[in-house]
Amino acid sequence: MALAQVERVRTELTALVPGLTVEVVPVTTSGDRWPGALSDLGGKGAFTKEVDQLLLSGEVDLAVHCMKDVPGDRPVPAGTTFACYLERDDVRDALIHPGGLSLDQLPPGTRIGTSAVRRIAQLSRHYPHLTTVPIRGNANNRLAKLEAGHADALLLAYSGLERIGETARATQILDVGTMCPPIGAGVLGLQCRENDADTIELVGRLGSTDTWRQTTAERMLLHVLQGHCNSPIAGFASSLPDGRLTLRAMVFSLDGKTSLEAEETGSTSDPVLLGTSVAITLLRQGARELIDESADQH
Ligand SMILES: NCc1[nH]cc(CCC(=O)O)c1CC(=O)O
Repeated sequence: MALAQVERVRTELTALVPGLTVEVVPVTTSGDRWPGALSDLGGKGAFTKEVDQLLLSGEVDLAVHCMKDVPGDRPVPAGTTFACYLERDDVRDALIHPGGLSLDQLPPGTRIGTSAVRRIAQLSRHYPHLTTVPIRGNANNRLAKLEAGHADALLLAYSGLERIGETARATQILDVGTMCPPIGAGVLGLQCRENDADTIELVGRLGSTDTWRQTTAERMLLHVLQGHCNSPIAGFASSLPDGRLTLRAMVFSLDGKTSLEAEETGSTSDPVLLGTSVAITLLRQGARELIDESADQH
């Protein structure tokens, strides 16, 4: 998936500047290597730490990140900045069931492979008769584990399936009412060194203004909520035809029995205010307690 993402950036960059040479430097992060629960890795940034180092040391000039994996509760690493966010891909999750069934059709006890508390909580909320089994690894590995019988079905980001050319495996695309997406779903961010004005200017031209606004609102929400590693927080912003921005967000208990929800619409020009406002509405409803409880249990 990561290599497909980098290829997209290379294609878009060379379309902009014909003849530009782009050298790809693959990096394996601790999040990729670690087979267990991400919360046991002791902190956030499991998919970004090693890449930040290469960027800061000058070994690479540009990093491509899934914004979903970039910690949102603190500023981006000192000395780096996101030059832009690319046009957003699909934000929804997909079900992959080898028998071709949808969630509504799955028999009680069906084991869904996922380690994400956001997915576990929402599945328990809407489909309490289904069970989940932990599964980690990149999307290709998870599909292999499904085939090997580690789970009966999988939940994966549809955009991830698109990037690895496996959309044919999806048996259902879940609407955002059933499975609220994570902050930054389907968004690729281009990270540069803060003092590298030339690269920032060049790659910044690949950015989408709508994605910038949406992602800024979503990440501000996460920042104000101060989630823990893998907190059961979901939310996504969408741009309305009149240009305004809507942000809908949810916080769950791990068992999905308690859920808080807020949705607000704000002016296009102030996504930070919208993210903050929705976060405060959730905090007033008790989001702090839910987030902290989940961290203790996890
Ligand atoms: N944590 C892994 C990860 N990081 C980003 C995506 C999906 C693509 C995206 O939303 O950008 C995935 C896989 C998944 O959740 O199925």
